[in-house]
This record gives sequence, structure tokens and C-alpha cells, in this order.
Amino acid sequence: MQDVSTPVTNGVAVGATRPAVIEVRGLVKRYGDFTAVNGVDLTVYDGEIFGILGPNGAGKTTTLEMIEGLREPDEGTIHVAGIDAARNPTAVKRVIGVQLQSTALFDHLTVRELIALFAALYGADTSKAKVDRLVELVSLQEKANDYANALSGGQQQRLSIALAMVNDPRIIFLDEPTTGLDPAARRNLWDVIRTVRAGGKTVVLTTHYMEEAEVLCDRVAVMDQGRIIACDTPRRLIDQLDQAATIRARIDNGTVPVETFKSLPNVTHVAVEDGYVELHSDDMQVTMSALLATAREAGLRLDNLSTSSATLEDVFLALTGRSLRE
Ligand SMILES: Nc1ncnc2c1ncn2[C@@H]1O[C@H](COP(=O)(O)OP(=O)(O)OP(=O)(O)O)[C@@H](O)[C@H]1O
Repeated sequence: MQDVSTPVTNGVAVGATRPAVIEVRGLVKRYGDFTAVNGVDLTVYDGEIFGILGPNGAGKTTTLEMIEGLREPDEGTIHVAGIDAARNPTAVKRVIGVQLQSTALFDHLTVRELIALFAALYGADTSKAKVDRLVELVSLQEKANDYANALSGGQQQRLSIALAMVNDPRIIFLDEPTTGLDPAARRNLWDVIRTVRAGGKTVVLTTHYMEEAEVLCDRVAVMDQGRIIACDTPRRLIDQLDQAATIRARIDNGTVPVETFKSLPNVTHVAVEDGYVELHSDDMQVTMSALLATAREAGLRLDNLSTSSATLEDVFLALTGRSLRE
């Protein structure tokens, strides 16, 4: 692993340089005439939560499964913890943990029994202390002796993270871990994922929730139509937009030439429609003060005044012209 960098992380201040634990170059996967993954390069650093964000069908799962060794790439190279995945897939499997989607195995075994069973299957430590540690890691102490199929969706997702960690992997892969969960269960799972990171693991996850990528991930690769179209910390991706914030207001009495709004300080874009004005600004406070002063001078009434900060959704929109949710 030659590649070394100093990532700025979301949750933890990182002063030291970190080695790359995953390096993907020129990854391609075709299904017949269709290219699902089209030349992907990725570097994931040790100890970070790395998110692959994109809409349905972007190629996130296919990319993840190739790194995990579950699908064979048509082109490209993958190194995991320094191991060439094409040459030594078995060695890769020893250093990774993969969260299973299927709950079929959950029937008629308790949380504790399942963790012990998985540990045994991996030839890993099956001691009570180890099982207790994993139960605690995913905050399932109160459910440890319950049947797994009686757990809520969020609890089952947490259990599947514990199962992915039975072999004490360096890197854990989660494919859309919070899809279908309610907001409280989602936040709960984010806490578990942060705890996993705090234990020194690297987490790679896919998501189509921009908020999840923004608040949970240290770095995010934005994926669309089989390509990575941007990759950085959420903060830097948002800061690269010339739009830190949007100001929106209804003008109740009268009209103002669009040019007037365009001449306000720090405004980067103006839209006037149906009596509403929408301003993009790279400094909300400055633009807002000027807007209010202009409105006062012109005797205008601004109603329904609202502001919002730019998000990864805006990043995706700026890069593709489409919404993540489309
Ligand atoms: N086995 C397959 N055969 C043919 N096409 C496939 C196969 N697997 C995936 N695809 C196609 O490849 C594209 C990428 O799929 P993939 O599951 O990687 O996307 P994704 O970003 O994970 O989306 P989602 O969030 O919907 O899972 C999709 O258009 C999908 O239909």
C-alpha cells in the first residue's frame, strides 16, 4: 500500500496520515451489453467510514460485491489490506466482514446462539466473553436470549453487523444497512457503526440516503450510472458548490427586477417564479442582510422567508442535473 493521505473525517479529528486499506483501479462489470460498473477507481483509508452514495441502479452493490469477492470483475484491480483480490480471494475473506441481507438463518436461534454459531463457522473464538462483547457492541444486551426472528428490523440489522464481525475483520461491508428502517432505528444503527469505527475498524457502506452519507460518513464517493462522479468528505463536496445556502421568500406586494436580486452580494443564482424568489448564496448572512435592506427600501413585504443549507442532494443535482430520489 503506497497511497497515504490525511483525510479530514466527520466524526473524529485525524491528525496522522493513514494508509489505504482498499485500492480499486479501473473496475468494470458488464452484464451483456450493459455496463453496470464503468471504470471505478476508489481508495479507502484505514479506520474511516466510507460511503458509496448513489440512486438505485447506480452500480453500488455491484461495486461492493466485486470488492468483497462475491462477483468477478471484467476489468480492473482490487487490493484489500494489501492483498490482490484476484490472486488471493481466500486471504481477502479473512480480513473482511460482510453483512448478510437474508434473515432466513434467523429462525429458531437466539441472538447469542447465532453469534456463537457464526463464530464457530468462521473458526473464530466462540467464548461467552466474545459473544458478550459482540452483543454489547450492537446494543442487544436486553435481546441476547430472544429469538432473532422476534427482533425488530433495526435490531436484526444490528445483529447482522455483529455476525459480520465474528472473525474480527479489519474491514466491514454494509450494503444499504438502514434501508426500510424508521428514523430512530436508523440513528441507532449509525451509533453502532460509529462504535465499530471507534474500535479501529474500517467501514464501507452503500446508501441512497444523502443525510446518512452526510452525517455518518467520513468520506463519500458519489456514484451515478456506473461511475464515481465525485469523492471527498461531505463538507468539502458541499463547499465546492458555489451555493452554501438557499434563501426563499414570497413577495406579497409588487415586483422587483431580477437584476436587483442578482446584484445582491454573494448571490450565485436567482430564480423568480409564481411570486417566489429563490436565491443561492455562498454567504447566507451577507445576502440575507442585503435582501432585507433592499426589501425595506423598496417597500416590499417578504413572506414565508426560509433558508436552507446546501446538502449532498444539491451536490448530486449540480453534478448530474438530476435528483438523487428520481
Ligand atoms: N445479475 C445481473 N444481471 C443483469 N443486470 C444486473 C445484474 N445485477 C445488477 N444488474 C444491473 O446493474 C445495475 C447496477 O445494479 P446495482 O445493484 O449494482 O445498483 P445499486 O446502485 O446497488 O442500486 P440499488 O440501490 O437499486 O441496489 C442495475 O441497472 C441493475 O439492474
